[in-house]
Amino acid sequence: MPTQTSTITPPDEQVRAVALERLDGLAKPLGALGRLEEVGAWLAACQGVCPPEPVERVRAVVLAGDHGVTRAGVSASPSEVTAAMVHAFVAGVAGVSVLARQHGATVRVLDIGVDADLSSAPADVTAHKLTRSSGSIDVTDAISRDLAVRAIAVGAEIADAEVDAGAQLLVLGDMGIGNTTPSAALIAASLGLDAAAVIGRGTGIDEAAHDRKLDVLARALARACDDDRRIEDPVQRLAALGSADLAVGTGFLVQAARRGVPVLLDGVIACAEALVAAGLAPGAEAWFLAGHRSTEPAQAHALAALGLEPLIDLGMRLGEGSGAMTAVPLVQSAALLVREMALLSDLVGP
Ligand SMILES: O=C(O)c1ccc[n+]([C@@H]2O[C@H](COP(=O)([O-])O)[C@@H](O)[C@H]2O)c1
Ligand SMILES: Cc1cc2nc[nH]c2cc1C
Repeated sequence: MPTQTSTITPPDEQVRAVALERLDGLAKPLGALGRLEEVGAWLAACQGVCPPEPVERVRAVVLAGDHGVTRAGVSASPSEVTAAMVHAFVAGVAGVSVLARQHGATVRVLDIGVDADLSSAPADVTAHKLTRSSGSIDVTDAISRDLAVRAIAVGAEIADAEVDAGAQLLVLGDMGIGNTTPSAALIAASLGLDAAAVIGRGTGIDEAAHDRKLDVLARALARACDDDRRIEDPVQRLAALGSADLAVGTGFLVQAARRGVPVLLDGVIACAEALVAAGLAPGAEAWFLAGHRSTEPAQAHALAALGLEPLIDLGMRLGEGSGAMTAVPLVQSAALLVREMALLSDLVGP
């Protein structure tokens, strides 16, 4: 039986209209701030107030996990890097940590499914650990349906904690060697695409690894999808082709939307989670903004289906929430412009 969907209250369309009208009246030619205008109006609609409050409390969560497919040689890096990078997040020396410091954001890394014992890390890091790695999706389901359900609930708890801590804008990041394979598979099975349409170079794989990854993806989709090349039930999709960390990310996004807190999406992993979240809770995508365009082709398919256009396109493919974090100042600018710019009528009269 398909999983029950939950209701999402959309951002306030009346406030969006008020914000767009205000933007038209600011001291500039009509539309001269380009997409910053759309973002400013979206923020006002999300906050339910025009002008929007300055976006000062930005909180990123990085979900870490390993992936069984890595054993099939689909990544340029070994699984051990996942655990090593968790320590880098804790030490504040990962890429996203640097960007977050620059922008005054917090970063919280959580071990959801890392294939290592990270109990030497601070207790908060492992408090939500659900498993060690996942099944290799070309031959078996990634996780059980029960674990997928539990992981979605854990993601909601994590989002609740961030919202309760005062987040005005959330960033969802990932860390997991091999995770572009299940992310691409989730996008394919959400949209009825084949392996060739969603495969990407991930960490920078060579031709041989690309061939292996294409084979793994094709066999995973053939194994788990229906005749329509889809898995209709979002929870089953996560269990068959995702992982615990991808399911946690999905639950996080659904709950952020339920709580009415906007989320800046990162690359292909967050966009796969967002697509599944929109399946679980239609309308959730109205609370999401695409931070950046990843080099992964699957992300473009997910973004198109979600109706999202990335703010920046810098050829980034780091993950961690780094692309979204790079776009944070643009979102902050959009709010300040709506708030602080003069009205043209105040300068030259009505
Ligand atoms: O965010 C993206 O679009 C993205 C694109 C390529 C690679 N990554 C990161 O690289 C890792 C996954 O790449 P791979 O090749 O091991 O599947 C994982 O840790 C991701 O955070 C992330
Ligand atoms: C070093 C390294 C850092 C990362 N951060 C996110 N994905 C990554 C993959 C690698 C290999």
